[in-house]
Amino acid sequence: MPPEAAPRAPFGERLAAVRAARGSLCVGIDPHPALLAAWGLEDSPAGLERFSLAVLDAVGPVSAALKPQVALYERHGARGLAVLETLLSRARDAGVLTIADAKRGDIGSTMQAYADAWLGEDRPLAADAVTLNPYLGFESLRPAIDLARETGRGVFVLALTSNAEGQLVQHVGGDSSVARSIAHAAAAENRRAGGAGHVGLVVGATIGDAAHRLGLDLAALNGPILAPGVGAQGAGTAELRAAFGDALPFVLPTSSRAILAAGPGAAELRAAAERTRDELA
Ligand SMILES: O=c1ccn([C@@H]2O[C@H](COP(=O)(O)O)[C@@H](O)[C@H]2O)c(=O)[nH]1
Repeated sequence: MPPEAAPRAPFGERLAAVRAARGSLCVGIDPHPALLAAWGLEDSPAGLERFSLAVLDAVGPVSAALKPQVALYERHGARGLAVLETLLSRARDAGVLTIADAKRGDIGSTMQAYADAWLGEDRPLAADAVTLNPYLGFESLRPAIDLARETGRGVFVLALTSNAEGQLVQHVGGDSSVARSIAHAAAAENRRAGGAGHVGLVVGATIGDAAHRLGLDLAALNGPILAPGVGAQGAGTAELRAAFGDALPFVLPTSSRAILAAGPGAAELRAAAERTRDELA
């Protein structure tokens, strides 16, 4: 009989350890056709694989986590998803945390299948964490929230997204806004579960008054905040400070295109990630 694998430490603890060692920058892997072309690669599964593994090798060791954008693998069909499986498994072997940016959300019975796919033990697409869309209600995400806790993984629930259109849904309603209800539900979940917090939020670095808008002392969330919008969408140090203030220690600033554009050279790619990380630190 093969020996049983040791249980995984909770996601919050694993993330805290890697942030202490490598800093807080999360680098997005977004293999857009234009980036593949700029790297001299074909817009094909083979090009996708070379791109993805090059980013893993160059940037994984200096990042808190890598965040593959699932849509950019899905556009290559089954072979694209096979590349994503390879990337996730190589990252696991290299001790690099992954956040699958899949933005899943559905009724509970279907949500159970999404939870299994992205967070289930021994599933080919299992990452360390997945992004979730709470538009069907925070509680509809229950299967993923519970499975993440059971397997030492995490979830990041969209609260205030970085795009301007999101405001018309998420910001409306003042004290009763959708964003506030999501943030409070996530904090309550982490309180109930105890420990290092496996339920994080997605809050755009571009949302100037994010902490205020969420109506929550973000330290009370007791979970990580994934903050996309750095670089190509215009946010930098000043925007992060404005959005999060005292809550910055909980934030994982996230950047994709602005860093990926430095490739394909491994040294240039790593230098771009380190520069971004150090500027934002
Ligand atoms: O609110 C959100 C949620 C997710 N994203 C994703 O992050 C990256 C951003 O890429 P950049 O090249 O750094 O702009 C991308 O995959 C988005 O889908 C986001 O931007 N905003």
